[in-house]
Amino acid sequence: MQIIEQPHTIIETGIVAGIGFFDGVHSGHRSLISNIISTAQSRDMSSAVITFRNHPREVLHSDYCPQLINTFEEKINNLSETGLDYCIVLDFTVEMSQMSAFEFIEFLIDNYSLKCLFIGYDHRFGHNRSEGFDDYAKYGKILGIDVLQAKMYMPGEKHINVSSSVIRKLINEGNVSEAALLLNHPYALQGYVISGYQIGRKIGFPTANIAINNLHKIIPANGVYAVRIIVNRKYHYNGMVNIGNRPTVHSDGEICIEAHLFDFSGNLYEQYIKIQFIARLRSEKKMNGLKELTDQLQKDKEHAMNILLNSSISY
Ligand SMILES: Cc1cc2nc3c(=O)[nH]c(=O)nc-3n(C[C@H](O)[C@H](O)[C@H](O)COP(=O)(O)O)c2cc1C
Ligand SMILES: Nc1ncnc2c1ncn2[C@@H]1O[C@H](COP(=O)(O)OP(=O)(O)O)[C@@H](O)[C@H]1O
Repeated sequence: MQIIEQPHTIIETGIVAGIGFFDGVHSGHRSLISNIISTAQSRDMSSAVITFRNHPREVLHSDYCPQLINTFEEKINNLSETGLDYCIVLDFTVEMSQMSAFEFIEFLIDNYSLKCLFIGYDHRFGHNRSEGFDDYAKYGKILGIDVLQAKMYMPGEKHINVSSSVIRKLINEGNVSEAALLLNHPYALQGYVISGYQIGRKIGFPTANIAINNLHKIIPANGVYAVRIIVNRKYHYNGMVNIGNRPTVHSDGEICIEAHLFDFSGNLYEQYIKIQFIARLRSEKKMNGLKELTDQLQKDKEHAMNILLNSSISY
């Protein structure tokens, strides 16, 4: 997948594109993307998505800090797995927010060789988002391109509407296993290992404390999780993670994210680790001392191993 960040890019074949923020690149997004790819193939054109580097609401409201599933880099990585030819990245600006839907479609045609635009079933764009699909289709006719409506994607018997906001809520509540099903991959946090209070090693459960390097990432609800851990983008481990303020040993209220890797010993300080959340095990509890905490951690380890060995969620 080629990333296009500059306007005035001529793509000889013309492009069939979808437009959106694509937070999470979830199974609904992937269904839209496979429609884009097959339509592009049938028309001998290239496939693309048009997305934004920054969240549009952040530009319009400067004090708004959106909580998101993906960093920009994670989104690009996920999109590049889908088989798309191009990802067109726009920097959303105040001027762009003033464009009408007609002007915006015209801008895409003039700058990126747009020939066919897929629009999500509920997606709206253009100043004040006042128009709907029928208007976009009409503008497409005037401007000489096809505007097609993507169907709503509702997998399985549950008839859950897969959307980024549903998945964000699930992650927030700690329901990471349901989030992974809708995403088609586990939710992940990444960052460098920093030092903690060095109690973990004394109780037989050393924990790598992670500093998350992005303000926008959703932190799952406090609690204990079965996870997969990737060290330095290369070495994979099963493990468990605690998110919380460790009421048994500290009461400073600061939330920390700490991972215990199974079958690992060594030094992880300053290493880069990625945590993939597979399932929630329990809430964080205040124990009566370190012995009770250690016994509980042993049980958590067995519980986590059981889940991880039987999990069908892919990496
Ligand atoms: C899987 C897991 C579950 C944990 N559960 C709790 C808990 O329920 N209550 C609590 O106070 N601390 C809990 N902890 C945090 C421990 O108190 C913490 O790992 C220990 O104090 C070591 O901290 P350190 O890395 O700063 O040395 C848990 C840690 C892990 C890895
Ligand atoms: N199995 C393991 N899981 C997590 N960290 C481990 C493991 N084995 C060794 N370590 C190392 O031990 C450190 C954690 O030990 P701990 O006593 O909890 O110290 P800290 O309070 O600094 O996190 C980790 O940052 C890592 O360098």
